[in-house]
Amino acid sequence: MKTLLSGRKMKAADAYAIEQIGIPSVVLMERAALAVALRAEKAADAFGPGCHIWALCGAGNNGADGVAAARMLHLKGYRTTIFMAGREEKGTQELQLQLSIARRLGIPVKTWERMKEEPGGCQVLLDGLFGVGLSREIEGEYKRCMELAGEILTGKNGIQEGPSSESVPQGTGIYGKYPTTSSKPWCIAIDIPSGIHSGTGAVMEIALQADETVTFGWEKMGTAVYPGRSFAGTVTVADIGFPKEALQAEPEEEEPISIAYACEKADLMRVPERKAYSNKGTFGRVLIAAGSKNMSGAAYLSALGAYRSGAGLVKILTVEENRAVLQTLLPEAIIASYTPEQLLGGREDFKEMIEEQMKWADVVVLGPGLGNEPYVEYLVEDILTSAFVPVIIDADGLNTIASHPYLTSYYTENIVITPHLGEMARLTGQKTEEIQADLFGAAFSYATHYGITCVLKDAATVTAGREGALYINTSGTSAMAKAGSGDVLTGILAGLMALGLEEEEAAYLGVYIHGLAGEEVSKNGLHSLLATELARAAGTVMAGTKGGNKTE
Ligand SMILES: NC(=O)C1=CN([C@@H]2O[C@H](COP(=O)(O)OP(=O)(O)OC[C@H]3O[C@@H](n4cnc5c(N)ncnc54)[C@H](OP(=O)(O)O)[C@@H]3O)[C@@H](O)[C@H]2O)[C@@H](O)CC1
Ligand SMILES: [K+]
Repeated sequence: MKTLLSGRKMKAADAYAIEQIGIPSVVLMERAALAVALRAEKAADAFGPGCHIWALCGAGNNGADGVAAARMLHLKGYRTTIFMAGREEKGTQELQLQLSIARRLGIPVKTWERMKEEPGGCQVLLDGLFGVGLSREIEGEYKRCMELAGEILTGKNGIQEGPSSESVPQGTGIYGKYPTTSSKPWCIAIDIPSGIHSGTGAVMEIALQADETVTFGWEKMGTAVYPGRSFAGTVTVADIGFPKEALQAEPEEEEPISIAYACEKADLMRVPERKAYSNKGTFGRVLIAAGSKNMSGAAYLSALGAYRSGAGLVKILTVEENRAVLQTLLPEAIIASYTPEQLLGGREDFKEMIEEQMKWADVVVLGPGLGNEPYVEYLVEDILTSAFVPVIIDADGLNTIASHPYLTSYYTENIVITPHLGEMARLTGQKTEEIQADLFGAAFSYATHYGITCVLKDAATVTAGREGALYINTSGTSAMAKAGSGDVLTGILAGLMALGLEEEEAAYLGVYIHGLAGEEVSKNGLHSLLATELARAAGTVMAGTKGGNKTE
Protein backbone atom coordinates (compact mmCIF):
# COMPACT_ATOMS: atom_id res chain seq x y z
CA MET A 1 0.00 0.00 0.00
CA LYS A 2 1.12 3.48 -0.80
CA THR A 3 1.00 6.09 1.97
CA LEU A 4 -0.20 9.61 1.20
CA LEU A 5 0.01 12.58 3.54
CA SER A 6 -1.76 15.85 4.10
CA GLY A 7 0.40 18.96 3.92
CA ARG A 8 0.35 19.45 7.67
CA LYS A 9 1.37 15.87 8.31
CA MET A 10 4.17 16.32 5.78
CA LYS A 11 5.35 19.42 7.59
CA ALA A 12 5.32 17.48 10.84
CA ALA A 13 7.39 14.71 9.23
CA ASP A 14 9.75 17.36 7.88
CA ALA A 15 10.16 18.95 11.30
CA TYR A 16 10.73 15.54 12.90
CA ALA A 17 13.50 14.69 10.43
CA ILE A 18 15.17 18.05 11.05
CA GLU A 19 14.65 18.54 14.78
CA GLN A 20 14.48 15.01 16.22
CA ILE A 21 16.82 13.18 13.86
CA GLY A 22 19.08 16.13 13.10
CA ILE A 23 19.12 16.01 9.31
CA PRO A 24 19.81 19.63 8.31
CA SER A 25 16.96 21.27 6.43
CA VAL A 26 19.25 22.25 3.55
CA VAL A 27 20.38 18.65 3.15
CA LEU A 28 16.79 17.56 2.56
CA MET A 29 16.33 20.54 0.29
CA GLU A 30 19.41 19.72 -1.76
CA ARG A 31 18.04 16.27 -2.51
CA ALA A 32 14.59 17.68 -3.26
CA ALA A 33 16.04 20.23 -5.66
CA LEU A 34 18.21 17.59 -7.33
CA ALA A 35 15.15 15.42 -8.00
CA VAL A 36 13.43 18.40 -9.63
CA ALA A 37 16.53 19.39 -11.61
CA LEU A 38 16.90 15.87 -13.01
CA ARG A 39 13.37 15.98 -14.36
CA ALA A 40 13.87 19.49 -15.71
CA GLU A 41 17.01 18.39 -17.53
CA LYS A 42 15.04 15.70 -19.37
CA ALA A 43 12.43 18.21 -20.44
CA ALA A 44 15.07 20.75 -21.46
CA ASP A 45 16.99 18.15 -23.46
CA ALA A 46 13.76 17.22 -25.23
CA PHE A 47 13.48 20.84 -26.34
CA GLY A 48 17.08 21.00 -27.47
CA PRO A 49 19.57 23.89 -27.62
CA GLY A 50 18.31 27.32 -26.63
CA CYS A 51 15.93 26.04 -24.00
CA HIS A 52 15.27 28.64 -21.34
CA ILE A 53 14.30 27.29 -17.92
CA TRP A 54 12.42 29.55 -15.53
CA ALA A 55 12.03 28.94 -11.85
CA LEU A 56 8.99 30.80 -10.52
CA CYS A 57 9.52 31.00 -6.79
CA GLY A 58 7.58 32.15 -3.73
CA ALA A 59 9.06 33.26 -0.43
CA GLY A 60 8.80 29.90 1.36
CA ASN A 61 10.80 26.70 1.16
CA ASN A 62 8.93 25.62 -1.95
CA GLY A 63 10.49 28.66 -3.58
CA ALA A 64 13.84 27.78 -2.02
CA ASP A 65 13.61 24.36 -3.70
CA GLY A 66 13.01 26.15 -6.99
CA VAL A 67 16.02 28.43 -6.54
CA ALA A 68 18.25 25.48 -5.63
CA ALA A 69 17.05 23.49 -8.65
CA ALA A 70 17.70 26.52 -10.87
CA ARG A 71 21.24 26.69 -9.49
CA MET A 72 21.89 23.03 -10.30
CA LEU A 73 20.58 23.49 -13.82
CA HIS A 74 22.68 26.64 -14.29
CA LEU A 75 25.78 24.76 -13.18
CA LYS A 76 25.05 22.11 -15.80
CA GLY A 77 25.00 24.77 -18.49
CA TYR A 78 21.28 25.33 -18.97
CA ARG A 79 20.03 28.86 -19.45
CA THR A 80 18.13 29.60 -16.28
CA THR A 81 16.29 32.59 -14.80
CA ILE A 82 14.66 32.91 -11.40
CA PHE A 83 11.45 34.95 -11.04
CA MET A 84 10.44 35.86 -7.53
CA ALA A 85 6.97 36.47 -6.10
CA GLY A 86 6.41 37.61 -2.53
CA ARG A 87 8.75 39.57 -0.32
CA GLU A 88 12.21 38.11 -0.39
CA GLU A 89 13.27 39.83 2.82
CA LYS A 90 10.37 38.13 4.60
CA GLY A 91 11.22 34.76 3.09
CA THR A 92 12.48 31.71 4.96
CA GLN A 93 16.15 31.42 5.92
CA GLU A 94 16.54 28.67 3.36
CA LEU A 95 15.18 30.89 0.61
CA GLN A 96 17.55 33.69 1.49
CA LEU A 97 20.46 31.27 1.57
CA GLN A 98 19.56 29.75 -1.81
CA LEU A 99 19.09 33.19 -3.39
CA SER A 100 22.43 34.44 -2.14
CA ILE A 101 24.16 31.39 -3.65
CA ALA A 102 22.28 31.85 -6.92
CA ARG A 103 23.22 35.53 -7.13
CA ARG A 104 26.88 34.82 -6.43
CA LEU A 105 26.80 32.38 -9.33
CA GLY A 106 25.41 35.09 -11.58
CA ILE A 107 21.98 33.54 -12.14
CA PRO A 108 19.50 36.31 -13.05
CA VAL A 109 16.93 36.88 -10.29
CA LYS A 110 13.98 39.05 -11.35
CA THR A 111 10.54 39.94 -10.03
CA TRP A 112 7.63 37.94 -11.44
CA GLU A 113 6.26 40.91 -13.44
CA ARG A 114 9.37 40.70 -15.63
CA MET A 115 8.18 37.36 -17.03
CA LYS A 116 6.12 39.41 -19.50
CA GLU A 117 9.21 41.01 -21.00
CA GLU A 118 11.55 38.06 -21.15
CA PRO A 119 12.50 37.57 -24.83
CA GLY A 120 11.70 34.11 -26.16
CA GLY A 121 9.70 33.17 -23.07
CA CYS A 122 10.38 29.86 -21.40
CA GLN A 123 10.28 26.26 -22.47
CA VAL A 124 10.43 24.64 -19.06
CA LEU A 125 8.85 26.24 -16.01
CA LEU A 126 9.54 25.11 -12.46
CA ASP A 127 6.58 25.96 -10.27
CA GLY A 128 7.88 26.79 -6.79
CA LEU A 129 5.31 29.34 -5.67
CA PHE A 130 3.54 27.33 -2.97
CA GLY A 131 4.06 23.85 -1.62
CA VAL A 132 2.57 22.26 1.47
CA GLY A 133 2.65 25.62 3.23
CA LEU A 134 -0.37 26.91 1.26
CA SER A 135 -3.02 27.47 3.88
CA ARG A 136 -5.56 29.92 2.49
CA GLU A 137 -7.11 31.24 -0.72
CA ILE A 138 -4.72 33.00 -3.05
CA GLU A 139 -5.33 36.69 -3.69
CA GLY A 140 -3.63 39.96 -4.51
CA GLU A 141 -0.15 39.94 -5.98
CA TYR A 142 0.20 36.14 -5.84
CA LYS A 143 -3.02 35.76 -7.74
CA ARG A 144 -1.90 38.19 -10.42
CA CYS A 145 1.40 36.37 -10.68
CA MET A 146 -0.37 33.06 -11.13
CA GLU A 147 -2.72 34.49 -13.73
CA LEU A 148 0.29 35.59 -15.74
CA ALA A 149 2.02 32.23 -15.25
CA GLY A 150 -1.22 30.54 -16.34
CA GLU A 151 -1.22 32.58 -19.56
CA ILE A 152 2.38 31.65 -20.20
CA LEU A 153 1.69 27.97 -19.55
CA THR A 154 -1.24 27.89 -21.92
CA GLY A 155 0.76 29.70 -24.60
CA LYS A 156 -1.76 32.57 -24.56
CA ASN A 157 0.85 35.30 -24.64
CA GLY A 158 2.14 33.92 -27.91
CA ILE A 159 5.85 33.87 -27.18
CA GLN A 160 6.29 30.38 -25.85
CA GLU A 161 7.64 27.30 -27.47
CA GLY A 162 7.82 24.03 -25.60
CA PRO A 163 9.99 20.91 -25.93
CA SER A 164 9.92 19.80 -29.55
CA SER A 165 12.61 17.20 -29.95
CA GLU A 166 11.93 14.34 -32.34
CA SER A 167 13.63 11.87 -30.05
CA VAL A 168 11.50 11.99 -26.97
CA PRO A 169 13.18 10.67 -23.83
CA GLN A 170 11.00 8.63 -21.51
CA GLY A 171 10.91 9.70 -17.89
CA THR A 172 13.21 7.70 -15.68
CA GLY A 173 11.38 5.42 -13.32
CA ILE A 174 8.04 7.18 -13.80
CA TYR A 175 5.21 7.18 -16.21
CA GLY A 176 5.71 10.67 -17.68
CA LYS A 177 6.38 11.51 -21.33
CA TYR A 178 7.25 14.73 -23.04
CA PRO A 179 5.21 16.10 -25.92
CA THR A 180 6.89 15.70 -29.30
CA THR A 181 5.72 19.11 -30.44
CA SER A 182 4.14 21.76 -28.33
CA SER A 183 3.74 25.48 -28.28
CA LYS A 184 3.45 25.43 -24.51
CA PRO A 185 6.12 25.29 -21.87
CA TRP A 186 6.56 22.08 -19.90
CA CYS A 187 5.57 22.76 -16.30
CA ILE A 188 7.12 20.83 -13.43
CA ALA A 189 5.34 21.42 -10.13
CA ILE A 190 7.65 21.31 -7.14
CA ASP A 191 6.05 19.11 -4.45
CA ILE A 192 2.47 20.03 -5.45
CA PRO A 193 0.96 22.31 -8.11
CA SER A 194 0.80 25.80 -6.60
CA GLY A 195 -2.74 26.63 -5.58
CA ILE A 196 -3.78 23.05 -4.84
CA HIS A 197 -4.59 22.29 -1.21
CA SER A 198 -2.29 19.47 -0.22
CA GLY A 199 -4.88 17.80 2.02
CA THR A 200 -8.13 18.10 0.05
CA GLY A 201 -7.05 18.64 -3.56
CA ALA A 202 -9.19 21.79 -3.74
CA VAL A 203 -8.17 24.76 -5.89
CA MET A 204 -7.49 27.63 -3.51
CA GLU A 205 -8.94 30.25 -5.89
CA ILE A 206 -6.34 29.64 -8.63
CA ALA A 207 -3.83 26.88 -9.43
CA LEU A 208 -1.10 26.22 -11.96
CA GLN A 209 -1.57 23.33 -14.35
CA ALA A 210 1.49 21.07 -14.26
CA ASP A 211 2.61 18.46 -16.76
CA GLU A 212 4.34 16.61 -13.99
CA THR A 213 4.86 16.91 -10.26
CA VAL A 214 7.96 15.92 -8.36
CA THR A 215 6.97 15.40 -4.75
CA PHE A 216 9.11 14.61 -1.75
CA GLY A 217 8.99 11.74 0.70
CA TRP A 218 5.35 10.76 0.32
CA GLU A 219 2.69 11.65 -2.21
CA LYS A 220 0.30 14.34 -1.01
CA MET A 221 -3.36 13.50 -0.58
CA GLY A 222 -4.30 16.57 -2.62
CA THR A 223 -2.82 15.23 -5.83
CA ALA A 224 -4.65 11.91 -5.53
CA VAL A 225 -8.19 13.35 -5.56
CA TYR A 226 -9.82 15.70 -8.04
CA PRO A 227 -9.45 18.49 -8.93
CA GLY A 228 -5.86 18.40 -7.60
CA ARG A 229 -5.16 15.18 -9.43
CA SER A 230 -5.85 16.72 -12.82
CA PHE A 231 -3.53 19.66 -12.06
CA ALA A 232 -0.60 17.45 -11.09
CA GLY A 233 0.08 15.55 -14.31
CA THR A 234 2.23 12.52 -13.65
CA VAL A 235 3.51 12.36 -10.09
CA THR A 236 6.98 11.15 -9.12
CA VAL A 237 7.74 10.58 -5.47
CA ALA A 238 11.40 11.39 -4.79
CA ASP A 239 13.12 9.82 -1.81
CA ILE A 240 14.97 12.73 -0.21
CA GLY A 241 16.03 10.91 2.93
CA PHE A 242 13.11 11.09 5.35
CA PRO A 243 13.27 8.28 7.88
CA LYS A 244 10.11 6.14 8.21
CA GLU A 245 9.81 7.18 11.88
CA ALA A 246 8.97 10.67 10.69
CA LEU A 247 5.49 9.35 9.89
CA GLN A 248 4.79 9.13 13.61
CA ALA A 249 5.11 12.88 14.01
CA GLU A 250 1.79 14.57 14.62
CA PRO A 251 0.88 17.97 13.13
CA GLU A 252 1.02 20.89 15.56
CA GLU A 253 -2.68 21.55 15.26
CA GLU A 254 -4.69 18.40 15.75
CA GLU A 255 -5.90 17.16 12.39
CA PRO A 256 -8.26 14.18 12.04
CA ILE A 257 -7.39 13.62 8.38
CA SER A 258 -3.68 13.51 7.79
CA ILE A 259 -2.89 10.19 6.16
CA ALA A 260 -4.43 8.02 3.47
CA TYR A 261 -3.54 4.80 1.74
CA ALA A 262 -3.74 3.60 -1.84
CA CYS A 263 -3.71 0.03 -3.13
CA GLU A 264 -0.98 -1.17 -5.44
CA LYS A 265 -0.85 -4.33 -7.56
CA ALA A 266 0.78 -6.27 -4.71
CA ASP A 267 -2.34 -5.68 -2.61
CA LEU A 268 -4.26 -8.07 -4.84
CA MET A 269 -2.49 -10.75 -2.82
CA ARG A 270 -4.84 -9.85 0.03
CA VAL A 271 -7.64 -11.71 -1.74
CA PRO A 272 -8.01 -15.04 0.08
CA GLU A 273 -6.92 -18.23 -1.64
CA ARG A 274 -9.47 -20.58 -3.13
CA LYS A 275 -8.84 -23.86 -1.38
CA ALA A 276 -8.69 -27.03 -3.47
CA TYR A 277 -10.95 -28.96 -1.08
CA SER A 278 -14.05 -26.82 -1.21
CA ASN A 279 -17.65 -26.58 -2.36
CA LYS A 280 -19.96 -23.74 -3.30
CA GLY A 281 -20.84 -23.22 0.36
CA THR A 282 -17.19 -22.66 1.25
CA PHE A 283 -17.14 -19.31 -0.51
CA GLY A 284 -20.12 -17.62 0.94
CA ARG A 285 -23.69 -16.93 -0.02
CA VAL A 286 -24.54 -13.51 -1.37
CA LEU A 287 -28.10 -12.24 -1.29
CA ILE A 288 -28.89 -9.39 -3.63
CA ALA A 289 -32.04 -7.45 -2.76
CA ALA A 290 -32.48 -5.49 -5.94
CA GLY A 291 -34.66 -4.67 -8.90
CA SER A 292 -38.22 -3.47 -9.29
CA LYS A 293 -40.94 -3.89 -11.90
CA ASN A 294 -39.30 -3.60 -15.35
CA MET A 295 -35.93 -2.95 -13.70
CA SER A 296 -33.93 -6.15 -13.62
CA GLY A 297 -30.60 -5.00 -15.09
CA ALA A 298 -29.08 -3.64 -11.89
CA ALA A 299 -29.84 -6.86 -10.00
CA TYR A 300 -28.31 -8.90 -12.79
CA LEU A 301 -25.12 -6.82 -12.91
CA SER A 302 -24.65 -6.91 -9.16
CA ALA A 303 -25.14 -10.69 -9.11
CA LEU A 304 -22.73 -11.09 -12.00
CA GLY A 305 -20.13 -8.98 -10.19
CA ALA A 306 -20.49 -11.15 -7.09
CA TYR A 307 -20.04 -14.39 -9.00
CA ARG A 308 -17.10 -13.07 -10.99
CA SER A 309 -15.30 -11.99 -7.85
CA GLY A 310 -15.54 -15.21 -5.97
CA ALA A 311 -18.99 -15.76 -4.38
CA GLY A 312 -19.97 -19.42 -4.17
CA LEU A 313 -23.71 -18.91 -4.41
CA VAL A 314 -25.76 -15.86 -5.34
CA LYS A 315 -29.45 -15.39 -4.70
CA ILE A 316 -31.42 -12.47 -6.11
CA LEU A 317 -34.36 -11.30 -4.04
CA THR A 318 -36.60 -9.26 -6.32
CA VAL A 319 -40.15 -8.62 -7.50
CA GLU A 320 -41.97 -11.54 -9.07
CA GLU A 321 -42.02 -9.85 -12.53
CA ASN A 322 -38.22 -10.12 -12.77
CA ARG A 323 -38.04 -13.86 -12.13
CA ALA A 324 -38.17 -15.11 -15.73
CA VAL A 325 -35.79 -12.56 -17.17
CA LEU A 326 -33.20 -12.98 -14.42
CA GLN A 327 -33.36 -16.75 -14.65
CA THR A 328 -32.64 -16.45 -18.35
CA LEU A 329 -29.89 -13.87 -17.96
CA LEU A 330 -28.13 -15.62 -15.11
CA PRO A 331 -29.19 -19.24 -14.68
CA GLU A 332 -26.42 -19.67 -12.09
CA ALA A 333 -28.33 -17.46 -9.63
CA ILE A 334 -31.15 -18.53 -7.34
CA ILE A 335 -34.20 -16.30 -7.63
CA ALA A 336 -36.46 -15.51 -4.68
CA SER A 337 -39.34 -13.15 -5.24
CA TYR A 338 -42.05 -11.12 -3.56
CA THR A 339 -44.89 -8.89 -4.65
CA PRO A 340 -45.25 -5.37 -3.36
CA GLU A 341 -48.90 -6.13 -2.56
CA GLN A 342 -47.84 -8.99 -0.31
CA LEU A 343 -45.69 -6.52 1.55
CA LEU A 344 -48.23 -3.76 1.98
CA GLY A 345 -50.98 -6.21 2.98
CA GLY A 346 -49.20 -8.28 5.60
CA ARG A 347 -46.11 -6.69 7.00
CA GLU A 348 -45.45 -9.45 9.53
CA ASP A 349 -45.39 -12.26 6.97
CA PHE A 350 -43.13 -10.23 4.79
CA LYS A 351 -40.80 -9.52 7.67
CA GLU A 352 -40.65 -13.24 8.47
CA MET A 353 -39.77 -14.01 4.88
CA ILE A 354 -37.00 -11.41 4.97
CA GLU A 355 -35.69 -12.82 8.25
CA GLU A 356 -35.46 -16.26 6.67
CA GLN A 357 -33.56 -14.87 3.70
CA MET A 358 -31.18 -13.03 5.99
CA LYS A 359 -30.44 -16.23 7.90
CA TRP A 360 -29.42 -17.82 4.59
CA ALA A 361 -27.06 -15.02 3.56
CA ASP A 362 -23.42 -14.41 4.45
CA VAL A 363 -23.44 -11.04 2.71
CA VAL A 364 -26.28 -8.81 1.50
CA VAL A 365 -26.43 -6.21 -1.27
CA LEU A 366 -29.34 -3.81 -0.82
CA GLY A 367 -30.46 -1.27 -3.33
CA PRO A 368 -29.58 -1.59 -7.02
CA GLY A 369 -32.65 -0.78 -9.11
CA LEU A 370 -35.08 -0.98 -6.17
CA GLY A 371 -36.95 2.11 -7.32
CA ASN A 372 -38.76 4.47 -5.02
CA GLU A 373 -42.19 2.95 -4.49
CA PRO A 374 -43.46 3.33 -0.92
CA TYR A 375 -42.95 -0.39 -0.15
CA VAL A 376 -39.17 -0.02 -0.60
CA GLU A 377 -38.96 1.74 2.78
CA TYR A 378 -40.30 -1.40 4.49
CA LEU A 379 -38.00 -3.64 2.52
CA VAL A 380 -34.98 -1.57 3.58
CA GLU A 381 -36.15 -1.43 7.19
CA ASP A 382 -36.80 -5.16 7.40
CA ILE A 383 -33.44 -6.03 5.90
CA LEU A 384 -31.54 -3.62 8.12
CA THR A 385 -33.25 -4.88 11.26
CA SER A 386 -32.86 -8.58 10.53
CA ALA A 387 -29.43 -8.83 8.88
CA PHE A 388 -26.56 -9.79 11.15
CA VAL A 389 -24.12 -10.06 8.26
CA PRO A 390 -22.40 -7.38 6.16
CA VAL A 391 -24.88 -5.30 4.16
CA ILE A 392 -23.72 -3.23 1.18
CA ILE A 393 -26.19 -0.43 0.54
CA ASP A 394 -26.25 1.35 -2.81
CA ALA A 395 -28.43 3.45 -5.10
CA ASP A 396 -32.15 3.35 -4.22
CA GLY A 397 -31.30 1.75 -0.88
CA LEU A 398 -29.38 4.94 -0.06
CA ASN A 399 -32.02 7.23 -1.53
CA THR A 400 -34.62 5.53 0.67
CA ILE A 401 -32.45 6.13 3.71
CA ALA A 402 -31.95 9.75 2.64
CA SER A 403 -35.69 10.32 2.50
CA HIS A 404 -36.36 8.34 5.72
CA PRO A 405 -33.45 9.32 7.98
CA TYR A 406 -34.73 7.20 10.89
CA LEU A 407 -33.36 4.20 8.96
CA THR A 408 -29.82 5.28 9.88
CA SER A 409 -30.62 4.19 13.44
CA TYR A 410 -30.34 0.59 12.17
CA TYR A 411 -26.80 1.07 10.93
CA THR A 412 -24.34 -1.38 12.46
CA GLU A 413 -20.62 -1.87 12.03
CA ASN A 414 -21.43 -4.38 9.26
CA ILE A 415 -22.80 -1.71 6.97
CA VAL A 416 -20.97 -0.56 3.84
CA ILE A 417 -22.51 2.27 1.82
CA THR A 418 -21.44 3.06 -1.74
CA PRO A 419 -22.88 6.49 -2.64
CA HIS A 420 -21.88 8.62 -5.58
CA LEU A 421 -21.63 12.34 -4.92
CA GLY A 422 -25.32 12.99 -5.57
CA GLU A 423 -26.42 10.21 -3.24
CA MET A 424 -23.97 11.42 -0.61
CA ALA A 425 -25.41 14.91 -0.93
CA ARG A 426 -28.90 13.52 -0.34
CA LEU A 427 -27.72 11.47 2.64
CA THR A 428 -26.00 14.39 4.34
CA GLY A 429 -28.14 17.31 3.17
CA GLN A 430 -25.03 18.98 1.76
CA LYS A 431 -24.52 20.35 -1.72
CA THR A 432 -22.70 18.12 -4.21
CA GLU A 433 -20.06 20.83 -4.66
CA GLU A 434 -19.37 20.86 -0.92
CA ILE A 435 -18.76 17.13 -0.99
CA GLN A 436 -16.63 17.40 -4.12
CA ALA A 437 -14.50 20.07 -2.43
CA ASP A 438 -13.43 17.63 0.28
CA LEU A 439 -14.04 13.98 -0.53
CA PHE A 440 -11.81 12.79 2.29
CA GLY A 441 -13.65 14.94 4.82
CA ALA A 442 -17.10 13.90 3.60
CA ALA A 443 -16.35 10.15 3.63
CA PHE A 444 -14.50 10.39 6.93
CA SER A 445 -17.21 12.34 8.74
CA TYR A 446 -20.04 10.06 7.65
CA ALA A 447 -18.15 6.83 8.31
CA THR A 448 -16.93 7.81 11.76
CA HIS A 449 -20.22 9.42 12.79
CA TYR A 450 -22.19 6.23 12.11
CA GLY A 451 -19.39 3.70 12.61
CA ILE A 452 -19.82 2.21 9.13
CA THR A 453 -17.66 1.86 6.00
CA CYS A 454 -18.28 4.54 3.37
CA VAL A 455 -17.22 4.17 -0.25
CA LEU A 456 -17.65 7.63 -1.78
CA LYS A 457 -17.61 7.10 -5.53
CA ASP A 458 -15.99 9.62 -7.81
CA ALA A 459 -13.37 9.58 -10.57
CA ALA A 460 -11.00 8.91 -7.65
CA THR A 461 -13.12 7.01 -5.14
CA VAL A 462 -12.43 7.51 -1.45
CA THR A 463 -13.19 4.78 1.08
CA ALA A 464 -13.42 5.57 4.78
CA GLY A 465 -13.34 2.81 7.36
CA ARG A 466 -15.54 2.96 10.44
CA GLU A 467 -12.65 4.18 12.55
CA GLY A 468 -11.62 6.78 10.01
CA ALA A 469 -8.88 5.05 8.00
CA LEU A 470 -8.90 6.55 4.49
CA TYR A 471 -8.14 4.88 1.17
CA ILE A 472 -7.91 6.64 -2.15
CA ASN A 473 -8.35 4.65 -5.32
CA THR A 474 -5.84 5.08 -8.11
CA SER A 475 -7.12 2.54 -10.64
CA GLY A 476 -9.83 3.03 -13.25
CA THR A 477 -10.60 5.15 -16.30
CA SER A 478 -13.26 7.54 -17.53
CA ALA A 479 -14.67 4.62 -19.55
CA MET A 480 -16.27 3.42 -16.32
CA ALA A 481 -18.61 6.39 -16.14
CA LYS A 482 -21.37 4.21 -17.56
CA ALA A 483 -24.73 2.86 -16.46
CA GLY A 484 -24.38 -0.31 -14.43
CA SER A 485 -20.80 0.29 -13.36
CA GLY A 486 -21.85 0.93 -9.75
CA ASP A 487 -24.05 -2.19 -9.69
CA VAL A 488 -21.06 -4.31 -10.67
CA LEU A 489 -19.07 -2.67 -7.88
CA THR A 490 -21.59 -3.73 -5.24
CA GLY A 491 -21.30 -7.28 -6.53
CA ILE A 492 -17.52 -7.22 -6.39
CA LEU A 493 -17.55 -6.00 -2.79
CA ALA A 494 -20.04 -8.72 -1.90
CA GLY A 495 -17.95 -11.35 -3.66
CA LEU A 496 -14.86 -10.36 -1.72
CA MET A 497 -16.74 -10.44 1.57
CA ALA A 498 -18.10 -13.85 0.61
CA LEU A 499 -14.49 -14.94 0.24
CA GLY A 500 -13.92 -13.87 3.83
CA LEU A 501 -12.56 -10.32 3.71
CA GLU A 502 -13.70 -7.85 6.36
CA GLU A 503 -15.95 -4.99 5.23
CA GLU A 504 -13.26 -2.29 5.13
CA GLU A 505 -10.65 -4.35 3.33
CA ALA A 506 -13.21 -5.73 0.87
CA ALA A 507 -14.38 -2.18 0.20
CA TYR A 508 -11.09 -0.54 -0.73
CA LEU A 509 -9.74 -3.62 -2.46
CA GLY A 510 -13.01 -4.12 -4.36
CA VAL A 511 -12.90 -0.53 -5.59
CA TYR A 512 -9.34 -1.11 -6.75
CA ILE A 513 -10.23 -4.35 -8.55
CA HIS A 514 -13.26 -2.66 -10.14
CA GLY A 515 -10.93 0.08 -11.46
CA LEU A 516 -8.41 -2.42 -12.78
CA ALA A 517 -11.26 -4.25 -14.52
CA GLY A 518 -12.23 -0.94 -16.12
CA GLU A 519 -8.68 -0.43 -17.34
CA GLU A 520 -8.71 -3.93 -18.79
CA VAL A 521 -11.92 -3.31 -20.76
CA SER A 522 -10.75 0.16 -21.84
CA LYS A 523 -7.94 -1.40 -23.81
CA ASN A 524 -10.61 -1.70 -26.51
CA GLY A 525 -11.33 2.04 -26.39
CA LEU A 526 -12.68 4.45 -23.84
CA HIS A 527 -16.19 4.84 -25.21
CA SER A 528 -17.51 1.34 -25.58
CA LEU A 529 -17.34 -0.24 -22.13
CA LEU A 530 -20.36 -2.26 -21.02
CA ALA A 531 -21.01 -3.08 -17.39
CA THR A 532 -21.24 -6.80 -18.18
CA GLU A 533 -17.70 -6.61 -19.60
CA LEU A 534 -16.61 -4.91 -16.42
CA ALA A 535 -17.89 -7.82 -14.36
CA ARG A 536 -16.14 -10.29 -16.66
CA ALA A 537 -12.90 -8.32 -16.48
CA ALA A 538 -13.14 -8.32 -12.68
CA GLY A 539 -12.83 -12.08 -13.04
CA THR A 540 -9.67 -11.61 -15.09
CA VAL A 541 -8.20 -9.30 -12.46
CA MET A 542 -9.11 -11.82 -9.76
CA ALA A 543 -7.23 -14.46 -11.74
CA GLY A 544 -4.08 -12.51 -10.92
CA THR A 545 -4.61 -12.88 -7.18
CA LYS A 546 -2.99 -15.41 -4.89
CA GLY A 547 -5.69 -18.02 -5.23
CA GLY A 548 -7.10 -16.83 -8.51
CA ASN A 549 -5.56 -19.35 -10.86
CA LYS A 550 -4.16 -22.09 -8.68
CA THR A 551 -5.33 -25.60 -9.23
CA GLU A 552 -4.52 -26.79 -5.76
N1 LIG B 1 13.35 21.21 5.20
C1 LIG B 1 12.21 21.56 4.72
O1 LIG B 1 11.45 22.27 5.35
C2 LIG B 1 11.88 21.09 3.39
C3 LIG B 1 10.87 21.70 2.67
N2 LIG B 1 10.64 21.40 1.41
C4 LIG B 1 9.81 22.27 0.61
O2 LIG B 1 9.20 23.24 1.41
C5 LIG B 1 7.84 23.36 1.09
C6 LIG B 1 7.10 23.91 2.24
O3 LIG B 1 7.68 25.15 2.52
P1 LIG B 1 7.00 26.21 3.48
O4 LIG B 1 6.53 25.52 4.67
O5 LIG B 1 8.01 27.26 3.69
O6 LIG B 1 5.74 26.75 2.71
P2 LIG B 1 5.49 27.10 1.17
O7 LIG B 1 4.64 26.03 0.60
O8 LIG B 1 6.74 27.41 0.48
O9 LIG B 1 4.60 28.42 1.28
C7 LIG B 1 5.22 29.62 1.68
C8 LIG B 1 4.40 30.42 2.64
O10 LIG B 1 3.28 30.99 2.03
C9 LIG B 1 2.40 31.45 3.03
N3 LIG B 1 1.05 31.29 2.51
C10 LIG B 1 0.21 30.26 2.64
N4 LIG B 1 -0.91 30.46 1.92
C11 LIG B 1 -0.76 31.65 1.33
C12 LIG B 1 -1.57 32.42 0.46
N5 LIG B 1 -2.76 31.98 0.04
N6 LIG B 1 -1.12 33.60 0.02
C13 LIG B 1 0.09 34.07 0.43
N7 LIG B 1 0.91 33.39 1.26
C14 LIG B 1 0.49 32.19 1.69
C15 LIG B 1 2.69 30.65 4.25
O11 LIG B 1 3.17 31.47 5.26
P3 LIG B 1 2.22 32.28 6.25
O12 LIG B 1 1.83 33.51 5.53
O13 LIG B 1 1.03 31.39 6.53
O14 LIG B 1 3.03 32.53 7.45
C16 LIG B 1 3.78 29.68 3.79
O15 LIG B 1 4.70 29.39 4.77
C17 LIG B 1 7.47 21.98 0.65
O16 LIG B 1 6.32 21.97 -0.13
C18 LIG B 1 8.70 21.58 -0.11
O17 LIG B 1 8.64 22.08 -1.43
C19 LIG B 1 11.52 20.45 0.75
O18 LIG B 1 12.61 21.20 0.32
C20 LIG B 1 11.99 19.39 1.67
C21 LIG B 1 12.69 19.98 2.83
K1 LIG C 1 4.63 24.24 -6.18
